[in-house]
Amino acid sequence: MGGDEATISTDTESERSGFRLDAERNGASDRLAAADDDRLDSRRWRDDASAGSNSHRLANPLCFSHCTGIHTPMERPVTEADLTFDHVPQTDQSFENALEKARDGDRLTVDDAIELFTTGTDGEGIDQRRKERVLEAADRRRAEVVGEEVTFVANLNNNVTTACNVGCLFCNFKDAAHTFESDAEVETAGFTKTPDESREIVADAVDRGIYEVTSVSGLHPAFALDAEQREILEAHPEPKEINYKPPERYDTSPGTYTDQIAAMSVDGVHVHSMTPEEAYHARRGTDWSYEEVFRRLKDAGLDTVPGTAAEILVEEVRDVICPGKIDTEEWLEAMEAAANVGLGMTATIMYGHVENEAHRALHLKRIRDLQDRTGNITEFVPLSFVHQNTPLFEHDVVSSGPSIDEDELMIAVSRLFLDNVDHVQSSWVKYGDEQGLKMLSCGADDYMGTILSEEITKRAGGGYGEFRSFEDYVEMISSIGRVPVERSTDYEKRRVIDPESPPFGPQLGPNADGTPLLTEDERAERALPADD
Ligand SMILES: C[S@@+](CC[C@H](N)C(=O)[O-])C[C@H]1O[C@@H](n2cnc3c(N)ncnc32)[C@H](O)[C@@H]1O
Ligand SMILES: Nc1c(NC[C@H](O)[C@H](O)[C@H](O)CO)[nH]c(=O)[nH]c1=O
Ligand SMILES: N[C@@H](Cc1ccc(O)cc1)C(=O)O
Ligand code: SF4
Repeated sequence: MGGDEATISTDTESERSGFRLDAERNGASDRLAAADDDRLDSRRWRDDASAGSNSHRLANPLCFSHCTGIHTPMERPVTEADLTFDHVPQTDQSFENALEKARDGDRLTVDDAIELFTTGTDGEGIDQRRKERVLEAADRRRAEVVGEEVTFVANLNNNVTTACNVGCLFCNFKDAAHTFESDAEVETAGFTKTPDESREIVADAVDRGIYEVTSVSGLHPAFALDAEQREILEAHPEPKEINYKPPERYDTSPGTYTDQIAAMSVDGVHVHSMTPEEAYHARRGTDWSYEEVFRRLKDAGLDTVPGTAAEILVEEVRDVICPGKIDTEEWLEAMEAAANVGLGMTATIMYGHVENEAHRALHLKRIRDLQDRTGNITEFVPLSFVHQNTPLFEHDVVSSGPSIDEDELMIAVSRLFLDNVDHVQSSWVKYGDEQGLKMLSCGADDYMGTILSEEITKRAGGGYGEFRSFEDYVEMISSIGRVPVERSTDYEKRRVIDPESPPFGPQLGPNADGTPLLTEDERAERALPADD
């Protein structure tokens, strides 16, 4: 970060103080000053009555290209003060003690984790020899817990819509929701699928043999949980305040969440959808509990919940990178509710932006506590921040994502700290094949899924593609001397694959018959009439 002040806009001093007033009105300055991580107050921008109009954005030079049309108190320069955190990586523990505890399988404290993440707070930077010892301990633990199998799932990503006004500063998946409106002056760069369109895409992938569809989306203002929530939203006196606009305002309506889930439940395929943030959207304007929301979604066909939207579960970091998002308490409340109604779930961390090692350690503690309470988390997925096209990078708040050392230590410390979560995922979308494989010897044992399409990382500037075939998986996993295993989403069904017996295709999905998954190009080629 250069200079005294990293800005996310190029404004004048007077405009800045105008925004400070705005921020003060919303209580943001107090919140920024406080490091009270257990605060229940969430959704800071919902009660900003001036928010949400196009004229507001056009009149305001702070509104850069990512402007969502609804302003958060933090849409003002990010100052050095915002990045001066109360939680810092300092401990009374020593690296050697922490490593010994990890090797012995003792439950680690937050301070232990900080020592491991930093390879010792007694020195600057990463000590390569110490790092290798942490990775080795994690690899050994992985072998004890899950053995030599490397799992992966035959799945499809189907994102329903990119329309979103939450304004997370690490995200370039979103497109400002007003650009989707029928009378918008600009053509939207995003997409919205109707339930019928989702069904068609999923049906095609189910025929190809997938086991699971993962579906995460922007918070489209016209999205409602079901007809009953739609009625409540329609009757609201100030729909803008609760981020609702009727479907008629848009060229394409996403319909309701329950219709989308039901449409995607083709032939009993596993539906992995509805992050805590989306669940928040699905209950806005009502007094329904998260249990009620997840019960309705489960009845519609939801099987498990992706634990994204976690980012970093510490308020002083969320205040900088996603002030419009639900807070830590609410994220935990939604996850517990999903578990209470019997839904399995994953958990994530998105790291390598403004946070430090103390925040990463606190985040792991919150996940481990949640798992102690629920036991429903099947895997932990570290998501390495992809920085290139994001507001955080474009406005000089960060200069890059995490280093490879940080990536490796993230996987390793997750394995060592989360003694109650069996599986740690290495994401080839985030790390690429070579580093993704390396992670399988740093504590990870799951290698994600085939996904067939990818929008979140690609739009953020990632370049590792959108698809891996079973052939790719078998070749990669065998090359490091491990055992390739096709899994179900909950890891209950497993099929060990013999690398000597090609062809390799999915066999666990409802319509899977072992036929290899092909790339789009290969499929297009086969669909063409054969040349004589
Ligand atoms: C794009 S959102 C979609 C679902 C929903 N809107 C939500 O926020 O939960 C899903 C997750 O993608 C991850 N993500 C978004 N942008 C990213 C980036 N630039 N690098 C890494 N992960 C990112 C975040 O962890 C986020 O919670
Ligand atoms: N879908 C993405 C994942 N991971 C999800 C897994 O593929 C799978 O859905 C989960 O293991 C449940 O079975 N990770 C990414 O980094 N990016 C994705 O798009
Ligand atoms: N969609 C998230 C990743 C994700 C989705 C579902 C999961 O269960 C886990 C991770 C991303 O691309 O960053
Ligand atoms: S991370 Fe999710 S909630 Fe935040 S802006 Fe992106 S799509 Fe919207």
